[in-house]
Amino acid sequence: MIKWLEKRYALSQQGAKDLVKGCLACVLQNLSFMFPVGLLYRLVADLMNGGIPDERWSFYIGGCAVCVGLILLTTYLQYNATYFATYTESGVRRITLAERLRKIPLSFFGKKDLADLTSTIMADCTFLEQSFSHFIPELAGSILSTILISIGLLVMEWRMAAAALWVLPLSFAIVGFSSKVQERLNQKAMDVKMACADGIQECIESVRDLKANNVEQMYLKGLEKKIRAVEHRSILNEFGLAAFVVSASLLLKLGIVTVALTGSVLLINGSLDVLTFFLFLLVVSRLYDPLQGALQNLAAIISTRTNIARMNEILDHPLQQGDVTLSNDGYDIVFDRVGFAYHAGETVLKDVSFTAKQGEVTALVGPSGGGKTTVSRLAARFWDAGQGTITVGGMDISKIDPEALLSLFSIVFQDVTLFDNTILENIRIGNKDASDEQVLEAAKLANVDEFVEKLPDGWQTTIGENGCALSGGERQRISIARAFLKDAPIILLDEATASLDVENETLIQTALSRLIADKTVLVIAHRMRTVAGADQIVVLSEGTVAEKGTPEQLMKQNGLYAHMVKLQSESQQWKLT
Ligand SMILES: Nc1ncnc2c1ncn2[C@@H]1O[C@H](COP(=O)(O)OP(=O)(O)OP(=O)(O)O)[C@@H](O)[C@H]1O
Repeated sequence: MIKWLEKRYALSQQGAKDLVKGCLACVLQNLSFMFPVGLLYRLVADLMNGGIPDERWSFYIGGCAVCVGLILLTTYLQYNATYFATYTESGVRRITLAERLRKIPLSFFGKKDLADLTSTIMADCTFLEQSFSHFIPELAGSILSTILISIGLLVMEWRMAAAALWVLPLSFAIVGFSSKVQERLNQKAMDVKMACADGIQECIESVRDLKANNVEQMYLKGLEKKIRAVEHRSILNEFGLAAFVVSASLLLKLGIVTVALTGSVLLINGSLDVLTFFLFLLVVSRLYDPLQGALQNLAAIISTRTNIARMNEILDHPLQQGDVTLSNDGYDIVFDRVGFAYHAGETVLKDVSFTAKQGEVTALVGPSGGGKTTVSRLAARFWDAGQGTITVGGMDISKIDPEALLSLFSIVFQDVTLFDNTILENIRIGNKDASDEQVLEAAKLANVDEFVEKLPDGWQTTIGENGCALSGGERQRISIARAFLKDAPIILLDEATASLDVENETLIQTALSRLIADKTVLVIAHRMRTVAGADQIVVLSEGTVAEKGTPEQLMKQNGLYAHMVKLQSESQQWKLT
């Protein structure tokens, strides 16, 4: 049961147990509300028999006090068991999802965008909070207490009970049968919501380009269409849901009519006393109210399926796993007949073989789209190769835990990611245990001090979301400082100096040559002069190794590399006329 709940509602084990407790607490609470009805029944019986006898007063006063006490106690238990547990579980669920995302292969993020994932962690979790704090315990509570009350009614007077209860299975069946329609409506509503969230995010991210190209109005029109689609779908969804819930509620109300009619007939026949008739009317009025809420709750629970399916997509996605103990001997990176595709059927790398030796700089060059970045991503196991093997110091990286493997890599990406924090802390990402002195030393090596000294708060300057307060070259220098701080044995440089001016580039190239001594260096570069000093050049074209060798050997071959060098030296002579 607990296991089923865990899977069905994307819960932790503790969350599933708390849900059962919450449901039981709701049953107790609903039952406690029936005690005053019993008391009232006795009171009416006494009044019909000529008044309340003196000795009964204490019974009624005591009974009232017990009823209030029971209601307070069960309400407290219900609150504690549902709300407290729900919000604790919600926190656990969000952390579990975030942890899972950390370990999921990057290929997953190609299918899911940021808005979608953020919505799963925030909005879907919030919707489930509501389900677990209200819908499920209330539904379970009202169903169980209704079953108990129904048994009592059947024992007391089965004909009246049948007149009261026949509507229950039919009402619930109507809402239950709506599940397929609801799922379809919810999925469509979710799709348009995601498209709208994507549109808004894209608009905010690209506002600069929209302005520059004067297409704001055109873009906003498209966005408005998406917002209208959400509005339209939400109304349709509510309407679809209401149609089933309102029909079921109306049917439920028919029960009062059948109780009144059956009771009247039985009363006239003389086969029912007035008191029992009165009791049934009292119970029925009490019985249907929570059930009407229960019908709405059932519909809401059915609609959580879409949110839970989105969460389970993350929770069930296979992880990149492997040995956490590294068994490498040295740090040579060997690609042996590696093949790879981001999407099935679209080959990006084919039969790629080369060795990047420790203590040497291996440069990946070639036309745009040739596969350079892909090769560097595979070397760090951001993705897993489809064919062939990649080894680091002799160990097959597909069998190594990605986090353990990445401890061997310092990476400087083309597009730097910075956090809305101080410059000092942004550099410390390279090694969270580094002292301030070590961070400053790495920063100086990457020439970060040159611009930090001009900032009002120096090293403590907060750089805004993704470093929006810094220039491209400054951002890249912070990224290089991180690599200096991490000081890992393998270095991946993806266009590391592309955003730097000539003066800074020269300074950083000198610093980089200090950093890379004795390390395995894989460098991606478009500017041929930055790789002229490399020990080995691998030319990638259309996903295959077109040439490899030292720069001198490749120049002699007079192939693709020599052609690229020639083109670039010619382009340096170009000027605008
Ligand atoms: N995340 C991705 N999903 C799908 N296809 C991708 C992805 N990243 C790259 N590709 C495709 O893989 C091919 C190789 O891209 P890659 O970025 O490795 O080339 P590159 O040589 O580094 O290019 P550039 O020099 O322009 O940076 C290209 O056709 C590209 O469109």
